[in-house]
Amino acid sequence: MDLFVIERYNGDVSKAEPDASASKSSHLQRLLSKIEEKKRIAAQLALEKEQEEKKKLEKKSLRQKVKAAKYEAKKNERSIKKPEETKLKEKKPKDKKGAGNKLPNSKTIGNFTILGDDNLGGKKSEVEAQLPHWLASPSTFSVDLQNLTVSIDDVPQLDKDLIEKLRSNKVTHFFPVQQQVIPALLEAQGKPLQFWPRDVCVSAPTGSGKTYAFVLPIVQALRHRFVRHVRALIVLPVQDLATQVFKVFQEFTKGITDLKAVCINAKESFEFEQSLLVNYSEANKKHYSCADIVVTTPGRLVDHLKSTNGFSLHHLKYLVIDEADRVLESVQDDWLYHLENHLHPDQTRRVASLTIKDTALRRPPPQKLLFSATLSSDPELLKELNLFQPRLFTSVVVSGSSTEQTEISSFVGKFSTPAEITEQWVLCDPDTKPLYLYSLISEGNWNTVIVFANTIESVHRLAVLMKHLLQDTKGVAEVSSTLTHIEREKILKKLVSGSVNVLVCSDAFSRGIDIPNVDCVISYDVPKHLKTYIHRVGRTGRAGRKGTAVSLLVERQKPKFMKMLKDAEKDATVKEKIVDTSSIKALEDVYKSALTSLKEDIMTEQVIKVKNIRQKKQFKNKSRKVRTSGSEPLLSKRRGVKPTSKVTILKQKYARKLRKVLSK
Ligand SMILES: Nc1ncnc2c1ncn2[C@@H]1O[C@H](COP(=O)(O)OP(=O)(O)OP(=O)(O)O)[C@@H](O)[C@H]1O
Repeated sequence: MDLFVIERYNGDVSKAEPDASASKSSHLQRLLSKIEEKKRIAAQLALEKEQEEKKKLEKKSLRQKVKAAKYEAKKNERSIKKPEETKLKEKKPKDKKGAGNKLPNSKTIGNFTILGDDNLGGKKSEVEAQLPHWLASPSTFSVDLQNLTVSIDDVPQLDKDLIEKLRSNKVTHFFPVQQQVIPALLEAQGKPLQFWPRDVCVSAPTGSGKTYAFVLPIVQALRHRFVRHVRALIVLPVQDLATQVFKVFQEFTKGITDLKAVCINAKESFEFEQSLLVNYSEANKKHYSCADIVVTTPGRLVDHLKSTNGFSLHHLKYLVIDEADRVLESVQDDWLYHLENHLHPDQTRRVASLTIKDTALRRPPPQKLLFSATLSSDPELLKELNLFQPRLFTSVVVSGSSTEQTEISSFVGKFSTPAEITEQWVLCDPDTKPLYLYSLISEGNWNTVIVFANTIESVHRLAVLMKHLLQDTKGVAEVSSTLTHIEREKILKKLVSGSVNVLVCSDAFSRGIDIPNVDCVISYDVPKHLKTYIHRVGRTGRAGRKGTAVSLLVERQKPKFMKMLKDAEKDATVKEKIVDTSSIKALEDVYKSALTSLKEDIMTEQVIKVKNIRQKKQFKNKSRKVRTSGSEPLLSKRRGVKPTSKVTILKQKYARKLRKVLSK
């Protein structure tokens, strides 16, 4: 418009000649500034438009993210409803006040919005496990073994002779775990075939009577069978536990039922065990089962599944896994895989029938019963067992004040010890630690004490040292896996009878072993895991009796031990026991002389060991020579003298040499 005006008023400019050039330049200035102004406005508009575009894009991507998150949440919700599955869910950050439409954790610098959290090194949000419904909502029972309410006569499903047997074993009332589990198992087996029994997992403290909780219903349910087949299989982690449980089965079957229980744990030869399991009838050309109940260990079970002709588990009604968490950890010969393959050779596994006809044709699968004081709640591990609509019985109760989410996760891994046990810890000086043990044992008013050390070597050294220190007052013995099963049994019998008062052992004996009269358990070496601690401590305070458990620590072990107790929510109940250091100082001379004796003993043992190896080598060489010549037996035959066996000759020679070494 201005430009147009300039051309139209040319004539006026000539009239006012002197100001013409000045007004022209000022006009030009105005024009130029207007142009600048317009440019600035245009640039601002473009910038605003660009920002608007950007915001639109951000909003769009945010909408997409929210949509994706909603979809994920729905997916998680659906999968949580399915049993035996775990999902990990991150805790939602708390909604900050006044956050409005702003994204959580977003930051604005100028016109830019930084999305997400840039604090990579900061505290990570807590992750909580979400358990399947059956694990999250167990049937709980009390741990009180003092005020028992259910008499043995109050369970009508049990036959009179079984009740009489219980009474003869000084059992008058059922413990809480038995009160719950025995009727549940008997009820499940009483249903028609179409109703497959639900599998059962039981987590109850040590010494709370879990063994009777499966022995009694199994014997009751099987005692009226007609044809003998293996109908109950009990798997335990180690030989000694298998023997112990087998003895309980024998107690309740022998003399009062026709049932036959056998123990297959490599204590006897393989051939003998085969004869206990099956019998071959030449007349019928058929194998017959000789056992109704088989108590075994994972490795030995696989051996028989592979090599014993006619050993069949196709009529199995019960599969019990005692100390289940330990047995499941055992990868021994992949026992679970072999067992599953044997039980379901057609790979059908445990899938429920779809039609009535199908149901009638199929035999119900064995009911799986898992027992432990530290039962794994890891659904991944339990899934391997292919459990059928499992049900959990546990004594671990969570306080009612917690939210549903905390309840679900906090029952996991929280193992309890019997209330009758007084738990303590002692801080020791590492140089004189054995003296603390000596002082505890000699001053404590205990008749039977079990001492746990972490390795076989330290078990042996500690046992020898304690023998020297306690020689006049207490009988000391050691057990470890280096001894044979029979030797171990003998020592355990001595402990029960009272001729041995202090037993030093490794963790091979921390689980399941039931010695009723143990007054105190001492962990000379700190247990590495919470589960080990729970099982060690559980060797005392069994069946409602009182007990003491002491853990010896050196300063550097204290934080880890305390954390372990805190994880188990036991930090408030396990108290420090102060040992008088002046009494320890007074014992130092006795300790020094005991240490010298220990050194001598270990040296002698080394010498004997070396001699033993040499003897064995010589024996091998000689027997090779004798086999090739064969003169000695022939000569004696001719003379009519019974030949002395080569083993006897060598034994005599070895005994002579041993006597010489010992006399030195
Ligand atoms: N109802 C009862 N009354 C009295 N004593 C009982 C009763 N039930 C079991 N016992 C005794 O309690 C002791 C411990 O039982 P058991 O060995 O079954 O415990 P557990 O729960 O299996 O322990 P762990 O987890 O250490 O193996 C046994 O000596 C057993 O005879």
